[in-house]
Amino acid sequence: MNDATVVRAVDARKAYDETVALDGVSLDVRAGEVFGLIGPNGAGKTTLVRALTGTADAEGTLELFGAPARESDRSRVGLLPQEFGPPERLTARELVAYYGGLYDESRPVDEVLADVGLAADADTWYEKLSGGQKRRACVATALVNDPDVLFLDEPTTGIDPAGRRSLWALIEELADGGVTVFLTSHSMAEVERLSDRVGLLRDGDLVAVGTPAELVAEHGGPARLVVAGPDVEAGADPLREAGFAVDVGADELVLGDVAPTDLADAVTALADAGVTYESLTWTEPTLEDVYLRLTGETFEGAFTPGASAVEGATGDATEEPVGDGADAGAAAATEVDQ
Ligand SMILES: Nc1ncnc2c1ncn2[C@@H]1O[C@H](COP(=O)(O)OP(=O)(O)OP(=O)(O)O)[C@@H](O)[C@H]1O
Repeated sequence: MNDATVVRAVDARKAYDETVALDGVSLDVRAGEVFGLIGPNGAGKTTLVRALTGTADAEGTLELFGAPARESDRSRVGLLPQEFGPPERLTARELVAYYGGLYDESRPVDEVLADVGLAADADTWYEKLSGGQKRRACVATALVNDPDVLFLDEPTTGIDPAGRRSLWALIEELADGGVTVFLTSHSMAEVERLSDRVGLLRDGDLVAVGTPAELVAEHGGPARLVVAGPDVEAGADPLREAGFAVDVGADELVLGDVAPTDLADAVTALADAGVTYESLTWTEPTLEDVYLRLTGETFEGAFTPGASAVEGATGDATEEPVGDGADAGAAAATEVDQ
């Protein structure tokens, strides 16, 4: 990564009649950086991608490589739109070759197909590919011109876990090679893993930007200890008296703001309160907690550990309200032996 700004928006605005899709968004993305854009449905992510790639008009400054996005050198830009409907009666190879033919120079088609895991299906008609394979073929069309900046609008939607991981590895490889990546996704695991910095868009407004670690530290809320078992509820009051912030869920207690150094005290307090439990799970906040807090979104089964510490909504990082947060949650959750 170097300091050259590749992608720039200054006060980007876009409205569709009464709907404000972008409400003055400003951001810079540097060369070789992976920038992840998250936000609820309708937050304006696709609109921003379209404005930044010059595929839709917007007010404000929108630049690629220091030039207005609409006038940027197309051969340096790769775009995977959120919705992409290529001709169905082309094989994967023909499709990628077609897109390659739009540029003066392009990468060997079979190499690109191999990159996205479609080498074995190169001669299959697009219409006969599975949903995930279609998405991979579309990713290939965005890579065939060997772009310096790559916009990926929800690239892994419909791709199976193994394919998703290989696409993540490919994106990491591209970024290591100096390609700037602008990614939108509803998978917090994807964004947390890939992004150097993350921006959260809400109602057309960029409400937070930072590295995943910065965002989690600032907005993720406290670590918590989940005590599970059919009879744990009775421990709620004694644990509160012992100084813990406690929320009660179905067959579980959630102790908020429990640092690793507090774990022994928590176990002692549980024993003193006579609580019988089946498992203890210590969970650090993740990007998904940041998302839920800053968007105010919630989901069935979510509750607010240490209610005083929570402004918006939060929940168990192992649930799946916004994509496959299970991965992120699993990475952060630590089982504690009883
Ligand atoms: N062509 C259009 N005409 C009218 N309204 C539009 C159009 N495109 C987008 N919008 C509106 O602009 C807002 C932002 O939409 P956008 O597609 O950018 O959101 P998004 O964050 O990408 O959502 P998602 O996560 O569902 O893909 C929404 O309210 C949407 O309904």
